[in-house]
Amino acid sequence: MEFSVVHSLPGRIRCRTNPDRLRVYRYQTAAHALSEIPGIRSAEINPRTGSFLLYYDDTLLPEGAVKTILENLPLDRFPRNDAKENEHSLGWSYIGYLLYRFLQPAWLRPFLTVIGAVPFLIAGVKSLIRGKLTVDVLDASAITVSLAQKNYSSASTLTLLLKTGEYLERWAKQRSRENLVSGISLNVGQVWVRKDGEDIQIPYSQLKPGDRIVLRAGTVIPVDGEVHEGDALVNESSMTGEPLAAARSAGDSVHAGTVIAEGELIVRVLRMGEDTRYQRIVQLIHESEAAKSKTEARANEIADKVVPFSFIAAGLTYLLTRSPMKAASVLSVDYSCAIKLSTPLVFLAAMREGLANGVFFKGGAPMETLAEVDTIVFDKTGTLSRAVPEVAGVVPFNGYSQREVLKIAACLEEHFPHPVAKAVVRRALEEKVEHKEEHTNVKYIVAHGIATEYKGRHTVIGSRHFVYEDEAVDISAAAEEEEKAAARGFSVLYLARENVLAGIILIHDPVREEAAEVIAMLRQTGIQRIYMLTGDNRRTAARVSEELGLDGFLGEVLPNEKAEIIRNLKNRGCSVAVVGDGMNDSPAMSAADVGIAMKDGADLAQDVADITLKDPSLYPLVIARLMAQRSMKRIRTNTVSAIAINSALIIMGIAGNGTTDRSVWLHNLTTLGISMNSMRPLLPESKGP
Ligand SMILES: Nc1ncnc2c1ncn2[C@@H]1O[C@H](COP(=O)(O)OP(=O)(O)OP(=O)(O)O)[C@@H](O)[C@H]1O
Ligand SMILES: [Zn+2]
Repeated sequence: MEFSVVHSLPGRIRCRTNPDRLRVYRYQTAAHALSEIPGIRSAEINPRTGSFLLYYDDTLLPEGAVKTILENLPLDRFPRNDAKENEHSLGWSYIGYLLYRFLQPAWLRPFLTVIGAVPFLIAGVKSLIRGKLTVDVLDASAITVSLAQKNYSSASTLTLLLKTGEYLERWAKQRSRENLVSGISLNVGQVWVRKDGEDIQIPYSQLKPGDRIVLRAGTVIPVDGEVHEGDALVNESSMTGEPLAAARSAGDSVHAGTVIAEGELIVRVLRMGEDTRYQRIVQLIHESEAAKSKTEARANEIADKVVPFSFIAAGLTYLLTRSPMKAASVLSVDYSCAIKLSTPLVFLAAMREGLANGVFFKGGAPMETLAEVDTIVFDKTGTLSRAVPEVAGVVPFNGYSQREVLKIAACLEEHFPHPVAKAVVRRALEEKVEHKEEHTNVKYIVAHGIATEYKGRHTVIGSRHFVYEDEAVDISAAAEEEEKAAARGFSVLYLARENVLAGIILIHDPVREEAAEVIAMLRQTGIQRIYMLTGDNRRTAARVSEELGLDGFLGEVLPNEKAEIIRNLKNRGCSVAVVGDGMNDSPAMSAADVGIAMKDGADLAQDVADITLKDPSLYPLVIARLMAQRSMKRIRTNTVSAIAINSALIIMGIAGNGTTDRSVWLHNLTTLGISMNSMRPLLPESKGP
């Protein structure tokens, strides 16, 4: 394999090869194979960028040796998919085992047993070399004791079952992964294309390589391409895992699935559709698996911590009974493997079940956190209120007509994913108000509104704060209408040109009909405090809060203030979930213990969130909470049963009722049972809470 070294430190090397997207699975098997080499601790491969990250033990392997290994890596020869191979080799193992037991000439047995045991012995030794007393050491010791006793049947049963365990784990993960893939899809509807200096909207499916698409703050870049014009900060965390925004300008390349955090770009399309989507999905899954949860890490830790006690128990057994076989039977019972195997299975199964019920957990960690949360902070517009606000009226001022106001407003709003923006555009469409692109340089000011040059005149639309306080427009003419709007519970948008008020747009944004019920259900699951933070005005906020019986609210809050308030809550000891939909909620979501994004929310919000809801209602939120709590409960039950059953097996071994063989079988059946239990559905059959 050809590659160049990007960065190297003692024990760590990052290098890059020519990425070849057709070989994603090959890369994965290659990574697996690399990590099996003694001295290499871990190997991670990002097929999208073709980068390899290896951690190795530099006392065992000098950097030169690692490079030689990489140079000689026959990437082409790696199978595309390791699951199938795995299946075959397991089948052969069982056939071999039966042959072995009944047919073979006796002198072959020791020979074959030793060959079968070698990988496990190597794993044990590898771990000892690293100075760690892990489960691998335990397995290797149990096999060694049996071999030393010339008890080949025991030793071969042990290796067979260890192989079965490994296979089972891979099979389960593979299946969950496949199920996840089928559940995830990126939905890119329409895109803006610049043609001959004019912006037109076309369906994503009609996009061609070479087209120039216009992308504004808060949207996902839907293609792989090159920046043609503009400057922006691009959040590439979905690709690199690093939450820093990178500056991109003319000539730079950008990747599908990354998000524009600030600025505006015109991007020349290189690749699109399946070519990039596939990558994105693989990446997502990779991410969610890599994001090991605290619980999973803890399970592994506990597992390894128990190992020395197994050795002590085996030693004592030997001292008391003088029977090496009984000692070996103690060694062959490994507390940890049921816990270790079942914890990721619980999470993967729950992720899959979540998808089917409108909840996408990005890994096990968010589930764990959501189970413990005691405070929920909601956003208002698009979250507690209906996803589709409506324009309830348009009132023109200073000589403008209703249609003119609506036309200008729709023209500005059609570029942005904010719920009120969608409402304005929809109303213009209903009233058949035609609007062409007649402005340049549209700027979205998050939590304020939009500013632009419309037919060469400075034009703004947005909140009272933005138009009256920041832009100093005289809005006194609208005072009476404002009063009426407040009485009827409408929010108001202000449109002004060259500092003259052109009109106001009344937005009717009722609370979702299920909101009150969902809040009551959340309280039943143990949520103690429910708050609302909104960028909308205080009056509207107060009404919503009262209607839903919330524990507190704040209106006219800016995005970074939202984040600040969340941090304060956390400092006061609350464990906080933030539920939101907008770009303005993203900072708060990242500040929270767990961030939850609504369907149809801004791309940035969906990207930042740990959990996304795939249903246009609030019910999945309750489902998410219940699933999280039930998953954690199941993990606790698994741990307790694994400890109880395996302890019983050890006592049986010592008391002399068990052979190594039998305790090995029983132990593995326990593991199997617990794993199966882990994959059972968490929710009752019927859909919905
Ligand atoms: N695209 C837009 N067009 C016009 N006005 C906007 C736009 N985006 C935001 N605003 C104005 O800025 C205010 C604050 O916006 P922000 O997105 O922070 O909050 P919100 O959506 O009203 O409420 P919430 O914080 O509950 O989602 C809005 O109430 C609106 O008046
Ligand atoms: Zn919002």
